[in-house]
Amino acid sequence: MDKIVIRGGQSLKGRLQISGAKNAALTLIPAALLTEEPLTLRNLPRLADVDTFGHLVNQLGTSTEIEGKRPEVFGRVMTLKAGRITSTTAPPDITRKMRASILVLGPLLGRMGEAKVPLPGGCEIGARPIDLHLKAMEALGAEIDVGQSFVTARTKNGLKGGRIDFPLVSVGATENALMAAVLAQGDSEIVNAAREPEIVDLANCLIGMGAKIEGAGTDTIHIKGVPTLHGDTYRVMSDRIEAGSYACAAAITGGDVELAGAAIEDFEAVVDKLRAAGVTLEPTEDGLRVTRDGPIEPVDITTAPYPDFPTDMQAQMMAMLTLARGSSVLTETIFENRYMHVGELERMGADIQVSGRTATVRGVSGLKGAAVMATDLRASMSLIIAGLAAEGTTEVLRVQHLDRGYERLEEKLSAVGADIQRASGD
Ligand SMILES: CC(=O)N[C@H]1[C@@H](OP(=O)(O)OP(=O)(O)OC[C@H]2O[C@@H](n3ccc(=O)[nH]c3=O)[C@H](O)[C@@H]2O)O[C@H](CO)[C@@H](O)[C@@H]1O
Ligand SMILES: C=C(OP(=O)(O)O)C(=O)O
Repeated sequence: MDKIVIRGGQSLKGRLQISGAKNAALTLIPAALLTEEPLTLRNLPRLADVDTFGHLVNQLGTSTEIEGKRPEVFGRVMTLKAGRITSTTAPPDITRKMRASILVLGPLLGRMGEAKVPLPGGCEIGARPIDLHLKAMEALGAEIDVGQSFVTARTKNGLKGGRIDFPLVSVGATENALMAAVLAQGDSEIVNAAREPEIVDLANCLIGMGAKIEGAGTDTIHIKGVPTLHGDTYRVMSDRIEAGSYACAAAITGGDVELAGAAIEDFEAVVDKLRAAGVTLEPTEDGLRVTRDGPIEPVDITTAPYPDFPTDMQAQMMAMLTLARGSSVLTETIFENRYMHVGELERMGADIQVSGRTATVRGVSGLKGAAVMATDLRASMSLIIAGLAAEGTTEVLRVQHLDRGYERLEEKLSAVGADIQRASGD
């Protein structure tokens, strides 16, 4: 299996293109199941997860055509056409690769009135149950049967509009509820909805396909069901987590990088914490310029649903704060096991103490390269960030995690001066 090898110490300088958002792509692809007409998605990131989701919808009868295979261009255009759904059962060999595959549940139920989806199980960062997804489908009239390995959902005569009141904020359950409700008969209301920009992106795409939705981006979403949706062309939003990750990379190396295509308004909580840490971020015509001249200042961070600080940026900020001049306290409130990077950062010389949901990061004067390995996507990125600033060589093993969520990471970082390459390894 490949690994990433970094010789640290280079200050990053130049322009780095931000790709389309993984987490938006993973809800826009299943949205194509809602219509028999083609949905064309532009600015789709080239990622393993996007390919996996493409294969999943292929198995359900959706054709996928890709334009823009030119390797020098980031992103691509994919046209998905679910002319006829040939199966309402999602195959476990594909769904087990990706938790987001639960997002076929709402569209299949909405369009076909039935769906059989494998139970996704937990993953490295937490148990991640799907009870809220199922409750949302029940609120729209579905009958749910949870078996040993599959969830079967059925309706008598299609979904009916209803009130979905979430006891806690879930991005995925909000997306499933929204995709199910757009084709339900009558009006629906989603209360305590997630407000993430990816929810707004999904709603905008669905509206372009003829859905009637109001309030996406607030905690209450109103949907008027329509009998059918039509095709459209939609541009996937820019990846706020990728942008935040590269901002941390630029900052830890004392660099000067323009993040082209970054949408500063989508990650203000991250921008605020970076500024508090002594990083300068200035909007440019085309994105955001990130520089750091002075020391990294310690900051305290608590993760929470949008618009607060995203859990998907906790590991990368922690990596940067290992070199702060003082102690930072990080509190993870979304996932119960999201400190998998701590032990690996410590191998590189970081000083971090975890107690329950809280990690205290005492800044050190330098990091040292090491062979490290992470078991999830953002943890892996935190090791890349640490490796860029470390003295000597860092090898990040298990590169498949990075390939899930960072489009051609080593190319992007080399282009701004990092000494980084992919090599074959164990
Ligand atoms: C593909 C995608 O968009 N993934 C993102 C999405 O994941 P995902 O949609 O899985 O995350 P959720 O917002 O659903 O999870 C938030 C919390 O709710 C819990 N929960 C969730 C559903 C449920 O039915 N029951 C339940 O208890 C989860 O275990 C977690 O503790 O939002 C997370 C939180 O911002 C991000 O870290 C992920 O990158
Ligand atoms: C946790 C993440 O993704 P997923 O929900 O796809 O596992 C992530 O993007 O950091």
